[in-house]
Amino acid sequence: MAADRPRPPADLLTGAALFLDFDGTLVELAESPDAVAVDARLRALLHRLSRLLDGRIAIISGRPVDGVHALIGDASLAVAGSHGLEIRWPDGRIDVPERPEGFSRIVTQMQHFANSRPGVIVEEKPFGAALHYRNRPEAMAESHALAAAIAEGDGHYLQHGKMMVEVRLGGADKGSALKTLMEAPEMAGARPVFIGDDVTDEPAMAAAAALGGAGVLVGDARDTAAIYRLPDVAAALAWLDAACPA
Ligand SMILES: O=P(O)(O)OC[C@H]1O[C@H](O[C@H]2O[C@H](CO)[C@@H](O)[C@H](O)[C@H]2O)[C@H](O)[C@@H](O)[C@@H]1O
Repeated sequence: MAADRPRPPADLLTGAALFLDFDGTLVELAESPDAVAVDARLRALLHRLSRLLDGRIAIISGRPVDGVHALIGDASLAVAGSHGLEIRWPDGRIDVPERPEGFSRIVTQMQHFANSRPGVIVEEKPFGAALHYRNRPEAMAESHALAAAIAEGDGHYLQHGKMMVEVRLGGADKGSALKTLMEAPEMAGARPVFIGDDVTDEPAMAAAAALGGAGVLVGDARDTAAIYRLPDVAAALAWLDAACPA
């Protein structure tokens, strides 16, 4: 059984640069990628956190940068998107890799698979394509097999997630994204704190700890590089809220 982690202390954000996962950390998981909701309270919380931390805040997500900006309704926030492949820096610069040829064909292959399995959703992303089987869990094994075959055949990275599997461009992860964003002048001298729920967040938990900061796991106890734990999205939002009361 995995050792549990304590609650993060109330002053963890003092002198910190804050890195936040999105799905399953700031918003509850929903039945499909388009079904998540960002309410006014969360938008206000992100603004208050940004003020508290003098702009030392970024979201690190598996979603693309544009998608995160559209959901939070603020295109000025620093975001590492597509699992760290895209970086939108605090000063507004954007680094994106070249989109390799062939992803449209992967989407077509996945869509063909999904067409005969109602409930399975294909999510097209700038540097990848994902199969979501949350609404058809019995399609898990076949979805993984298809994604693994495509990733191996095309030399791409196989990304696991919650009730989804993705074929994407490799070369970055959330840990490399955190380290890259810590090089921004705005983050100089700060201690990174990363908060996230998924196994895809583990490289960022480890990177935060390696740079003298800490990871906070959201969810049930498990093997993790996080130093602290909060039980769910509601607890994560309440803890962040308490760190910067309105
Ligand atoms: O790194 P994150 O910000 O946590 O993003 C991870 C993936 O989140 C989305 O998928 C997940 O959330 C969906 C909506 O709640 C849910 O339906 C799905 O089962 C989850 O896997 C998003 O669609 C992906 O692109 C992200 O990679």
